[in-house]
Amino acid sequence: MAMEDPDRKTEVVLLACGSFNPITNMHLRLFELAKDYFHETGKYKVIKGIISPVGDAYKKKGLISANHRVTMAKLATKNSDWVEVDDWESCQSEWLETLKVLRYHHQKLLSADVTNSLQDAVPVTKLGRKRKQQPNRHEPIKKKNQSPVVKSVPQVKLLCGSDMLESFGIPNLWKLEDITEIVEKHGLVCISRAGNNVQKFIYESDILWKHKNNIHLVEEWITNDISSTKIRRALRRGQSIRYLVPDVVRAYIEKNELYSPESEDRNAGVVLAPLQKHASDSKNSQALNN
Ligand SMILES: Nc1ncnc2c1ncn2[C@@H]1O[C@H](COP(=O)(O)OP(=O)(O)OP(=O)(O)O)[C@@H](O)[C@H]1O
Ligand SMILES: NC(=O)c1ccc[n+]([C@@H]2O[C@H](COP(=O)(O)O)[C@@H](O)[C@H]2O)c1
Ligand SMILES: [Zn+2]
Repeated sequence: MAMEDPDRKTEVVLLACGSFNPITNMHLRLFELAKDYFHETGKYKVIKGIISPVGDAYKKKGLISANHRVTMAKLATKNSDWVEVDDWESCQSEWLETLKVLRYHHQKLLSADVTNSLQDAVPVTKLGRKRKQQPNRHEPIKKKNQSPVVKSVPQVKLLCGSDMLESFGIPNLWKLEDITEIVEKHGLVCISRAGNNVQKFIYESDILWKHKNNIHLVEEWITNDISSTKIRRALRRGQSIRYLVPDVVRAYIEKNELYSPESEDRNAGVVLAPLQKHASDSKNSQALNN
């Protein structure tokens, strides 16, 4: 049904997972770049962006509390009408595989969809407002007699930078079956630099190559080398981070004195949660490039 209607675009929700320690202008740009890309294909409609900061149990060096990271991300997206922050992942007591976060958000959309179709079953009068939201939709009469329009649930695609995609190749960091399910069932949008080797990386992996139609590479032409690491470094050195992160985020960091040599030492010497979790699993040594 949905597929036969050329006017009907596949709805996409973009999910970005990461430390966001702290969130930067570049993180926000990722969403804009991906949205432009999808809309330019003419086949997709991006309906929402979700930022999901990782929980404290991830144990990355220098990771400050999720509470602060989530607050900063919320401040940074206050003015966005389509990107929001979800703290479900960061509220979990244990670290969660990214696939589980994708599944959670997909599931959440599914249940919202069930609620919507239940609402669709109520008398027409109550649908008045809803119908008006879709002007110029010349629906042929016959459609009304068909069984209720099954609106396909949006796809949840993982939005990441090329460093994250290439981290798929780090031994014991990702389970092969997780990578497979991510690219097979959800899809990936990767923001990459010109001259980057992401294409070669995909070429060299059988599993990524097989699902390359579900891996969208978006070239970032207006390059921007901001990273959280560099922001923290500048802060430790008392240098300005103005215009690199949203002003509200900068103010929050200053007010709470979030980043210091001490905060950078958090989790020093601790093994990253995914490595701890997967290292014992010998299957994972047959990593991506087989
Ligand atoms: N400059 C960038 N270009 C493309 N992707 C980026 C860039 N900066 C961050 N990302 C992506 O944003 C997501 C979240 O990343 P993360 O929270 O690690 O930020 P980061 O700036 O890379 O931080 P850190 O320096 O601490 O690793 C990841 O998918 C990462 O690849
Ligand atoms: N196996 C996995 O699912 C896996 C492994 C490593 C990192 N991750 C995720 O990737 C992101 C990486 O963030 P950083 O680049 O800040 O370390 C985090 O959200 C983390 O949870 C997932
Ligand atoms: Zn990173």
